Amino acid sequence: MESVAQEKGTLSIHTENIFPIIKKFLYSDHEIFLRELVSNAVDATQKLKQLTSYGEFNGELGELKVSVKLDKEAKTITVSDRGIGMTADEIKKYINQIAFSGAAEFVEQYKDKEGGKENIIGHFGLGFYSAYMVASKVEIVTLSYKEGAEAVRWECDGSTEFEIGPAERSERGTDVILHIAPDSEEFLSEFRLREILEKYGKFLPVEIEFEDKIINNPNPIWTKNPADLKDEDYLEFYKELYPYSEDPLFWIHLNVDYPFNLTGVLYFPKLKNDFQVQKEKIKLYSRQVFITDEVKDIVPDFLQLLHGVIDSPDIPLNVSRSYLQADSNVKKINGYITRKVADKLSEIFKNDREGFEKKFDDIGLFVKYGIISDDKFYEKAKDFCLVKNIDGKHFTFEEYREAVKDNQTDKNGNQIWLYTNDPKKQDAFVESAKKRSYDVLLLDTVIDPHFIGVLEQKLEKVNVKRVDADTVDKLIEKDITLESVLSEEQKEKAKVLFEGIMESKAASVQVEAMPTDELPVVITFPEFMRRMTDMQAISGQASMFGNMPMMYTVSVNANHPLTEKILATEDEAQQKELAKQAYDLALLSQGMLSGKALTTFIQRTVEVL
Ligand SMILES: Nc1ncnc2c1ncn2[C@@H]1O[C@H](COP(=O)(O)OP(=O)(O)OP(=O)(O)O)[C@@H](O)[C@H]1O
Repeated sequence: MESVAQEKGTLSIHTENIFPIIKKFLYSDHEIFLRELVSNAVDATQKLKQLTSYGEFNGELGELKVSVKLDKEAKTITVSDRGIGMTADEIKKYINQIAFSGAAEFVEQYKDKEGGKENIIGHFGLGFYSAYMVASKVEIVTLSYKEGAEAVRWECDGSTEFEIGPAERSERGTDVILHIAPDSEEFLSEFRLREILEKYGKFLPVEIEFEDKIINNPNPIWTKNPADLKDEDYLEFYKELYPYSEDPLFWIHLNVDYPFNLTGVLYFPKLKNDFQVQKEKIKLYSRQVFITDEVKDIVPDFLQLLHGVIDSPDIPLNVSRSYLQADSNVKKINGYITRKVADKLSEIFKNDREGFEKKFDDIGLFVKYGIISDDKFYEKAKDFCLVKNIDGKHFTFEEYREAVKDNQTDKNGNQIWLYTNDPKKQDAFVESAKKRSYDVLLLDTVIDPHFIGVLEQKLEKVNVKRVDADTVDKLIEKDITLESVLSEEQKEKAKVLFEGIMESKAASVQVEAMPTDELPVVITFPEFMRRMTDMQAISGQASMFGNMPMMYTVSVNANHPLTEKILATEDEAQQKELAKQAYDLALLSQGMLSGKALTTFIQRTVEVL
């Protein structure tokens, strides 16, 4: 065998092979080419403005807008700017050398000067070549701002060969002319170009003209000082972002420059109960260039219910998702936004409790979602999150503890918080609770089942039960026990009788001493079992309880006169009929009687009457 010598070397790349890859696969979305070329034109313009401010350019600036022109006949798209332009040497350096960024070089050169870094978009030195995703040939005609510069024309048909030479041009700036390839003719449409420009360029910092109209707002509010803005400005901007939406409830102006750069405005929309459809409304920008509205990895899940804009040059854009999640800047951004949002809510709560309560129907969903999904948010939100009772009164957790402490502590020292998720359906149970002067909360939103779980976990010695989880005296067990009118023997007889008439296998029967003003038979859903079923319904997956019907308990009131009467009935058939009637009444009050069972019940009732 041949022996292998130890060696070091440099990988070689053949441009002929790598170029097609850059051209076709640099970006997954071909429409990006326009974003890249317009960004370059904006950069060239910003650089000129900066050179003016540094005193390095003293000429006439003129009108500095960028323009995009479509020529359907010639099958070209031209992006023009009146920026710094390029000399022949600069073209050779910045354009001919792929991945050599003039933007990065400019930033490096002026890094210590104000605006030197902030205003420049490019940094990889690849964007220009995205033109070849849609063009078979690209021409550059440019004149540098430098004194005595000569106009240059560069052209390349997408092979690794280019031509460069003198050009006719007297105006400072650059035209980039794309000759659109046959497979990309979809871009030779005003509609399509306008759509792409509006998507990516709506807030670019230099005016962009297309078909004689300026398509962008170069000074969006997030770039301004909050002190200079009025409520109307925020509302107007919201309309600009989401033309068909209702006004938002309030907003937060984000502004950090250390340890990362981030600006933006986040709005709290009116959420109602349908928060799924509200997601993916936050738009992510980098130096006013639109990047994406998929902010999953940058913004915590629950904050995605918010609307608005985040602009940060520090979010790495051209990297994979898994990298993004692990990125320390992204984590810090996450934490910062969460804190800001919590602080804003806390501030409104403190300064305007009444207004906060009014808004809570909308923001409650959001706050609860945050509490469920983020411990840090819970720590702040526990002081302003509200619960509302069925009479419409709001309480913080601490206030509610205080309010129910005396009457709703059970014999084990646990506080029992009662709630209904459907006051109409559970009316009989709500009424029973009210007779005991218990307070009943209204927890009827989609995420309340989760929220309840978190409450119990976080609040010491608090149990939360739905009003129909048990008969009223068992919901909150106190030391007092009611005497039973029936003897043990009679109770057993009643149990056997009721078990005999029930068709459902999902029920168990118990006979117990209840107040006489309770119904003769009461149907309840044990809290634990019901929660399992609820959770399963929410998650949409079948579990080990897969096909099991909802378990319930049938409690026969040992102290109700009707129970006594049923037991005393001699005729067995008649006794069964009576028991059925009492049982059906219980089913009816839980809304569980339907179809044939309901018809039979109605007929039987008519006969009895
Ligand atoms: N319209 C233009 N006017 C002046 N110079 C330009 C223009 N377009 C491109 N350039 C020069 O060519 C360089 C390379 O552009 P390219 O788009 O490939 O990369 P970039 O903008 O530096 O970085 P990125 O890949 O992040 O866009 C730029 O940095 C700039 O110096």
